[in-house]
Amino acid sequence: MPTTPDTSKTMKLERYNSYLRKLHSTKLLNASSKFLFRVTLLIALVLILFFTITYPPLSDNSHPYRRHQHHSFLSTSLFSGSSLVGGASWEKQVRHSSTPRRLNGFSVLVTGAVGFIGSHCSLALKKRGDGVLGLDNFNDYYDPSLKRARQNLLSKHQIFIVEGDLNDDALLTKLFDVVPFTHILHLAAQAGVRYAMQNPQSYVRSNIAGFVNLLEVAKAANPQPAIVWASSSSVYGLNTENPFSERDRTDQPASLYAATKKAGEEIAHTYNHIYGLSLTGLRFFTVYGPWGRPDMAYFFFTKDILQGKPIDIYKTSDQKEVARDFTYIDDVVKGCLGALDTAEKSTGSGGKKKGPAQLRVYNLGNTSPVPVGRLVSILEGLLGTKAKKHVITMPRNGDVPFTHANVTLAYKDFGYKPTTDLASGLRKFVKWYVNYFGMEPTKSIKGTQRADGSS
Ligand SMILES: O=C(O)[C@H]1O[C@H](OP(=O)(O)OP(=O)(O)OC[C@H]2O[C@@H](n3ccc(=O)[nH]c3=O)[C@H](O)[C@@H]2O)[C@H](O)[C@@H](O)[C@@H]1O
Repeated sequence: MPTTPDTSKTMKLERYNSYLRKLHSTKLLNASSKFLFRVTLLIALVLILFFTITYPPLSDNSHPYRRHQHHSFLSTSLFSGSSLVGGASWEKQVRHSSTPRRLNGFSVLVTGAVGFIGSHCSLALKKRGDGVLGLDNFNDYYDPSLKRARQNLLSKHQIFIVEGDLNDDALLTKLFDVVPFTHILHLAAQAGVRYAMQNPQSYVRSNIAGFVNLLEVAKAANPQPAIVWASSSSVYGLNTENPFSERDRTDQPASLYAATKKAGEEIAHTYNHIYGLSLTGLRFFTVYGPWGRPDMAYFFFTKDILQGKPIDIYKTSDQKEVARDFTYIDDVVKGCLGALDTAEKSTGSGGKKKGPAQLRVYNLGNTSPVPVGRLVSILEGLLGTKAKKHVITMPRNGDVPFTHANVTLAYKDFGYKPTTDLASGLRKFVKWYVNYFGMEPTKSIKGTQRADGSS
């Protein structure tokens, strides 16, 4: 009988060898995985360090920073402030300022809140119990100290201003993360008709890129806010119909400023159409009053007359007087609030349209144009001083010869009815002016002016 060879020793040996092989390979594996682990850890640490330095977290209070440091090409010239954004106390201020104090009150993000119209609207909204959060970049198009003074006034009424730019999408997104705004009153813009020839890019950055950025954030927000925003009477450009109606043509802008505002109206149409954003554009007609803009004629005429400097009064090339439908700030504020009150909700959410949404455009003017010469006569009377007048032909600078609003539509939809004539409005402006700049009121402008603009 063949004997079965005794394999038990060889098998043991083989098992032992395979055990050694496994042990060896496990050690190798352990060694290599340790190495890999360390390398990965190192890379991760380097990456974390890189991103922490480059993109500090918004909510990290221990890293206060200028909001705009890492942002795009747009940021450099647009940011002027040094807002410290993020952190629990910042969020608390943002929430507190935005919280309405009346039943069914609004929570409104006001852009350009320390601007002329923005500051007046913010106060009016807050006074009636709405929540208001301001956003402003405090740029130096005109003296930022006036903007700081308006900010002080707003802060006395518990309105918090976030210092930042429309083009800062991270900041805007953060604001919408913190507050479910019901409305945006978008008044931030590069204003002024003639300055567009000196600095055209600033108009593109604010009035087009900035507006698109705001709409992008608004469209993605949940809930989407309703938006009321500042267009301009300048969109009527070379329109010859009189008075200007919203149905008139607006495809002949005379300045780049007007062209960017007109572009805004077209962009509004697009965002309404694609995303269901509720959008209302307000065409303001040469708004003036206390806390006004120093770049506007009524303001610098006042300054120049008081300082005995000459002023240029434009006439058209066919020797006609140039006229404007000057509109008093309080009337415009009522129009802005009326537009907000009648704005329907946006229909989309999270960037998706759910149904058709409201799209509106309104004239907000005074309905009675006044020649610039007459404006100067009123100022002379109020200031008790004769102006040194240079009547010259209007340079080709983007100005239009006249403006005149038909406001039937705004009256029909939200009862807009201007009630302040130019003489009464300028009287209030001059009172504010002499008080603000610390001058002695002349006989004709006697009376005191409180800091909030009321007499
Ligand atoms: O309502 C509007 O759409 C626009 O109103 C104003 O623009 P404008 O009407 O040109 O206001 P001012 O710059 O204050 O000029 C008022 C009038 O004074 C005239 N003017 C201006 C400057 C000057 O040295 N002399 C002069 O006669 C202008 O031609 C104009 O008729 C604002 O500056 C714009 O931001 C706004 O969009």
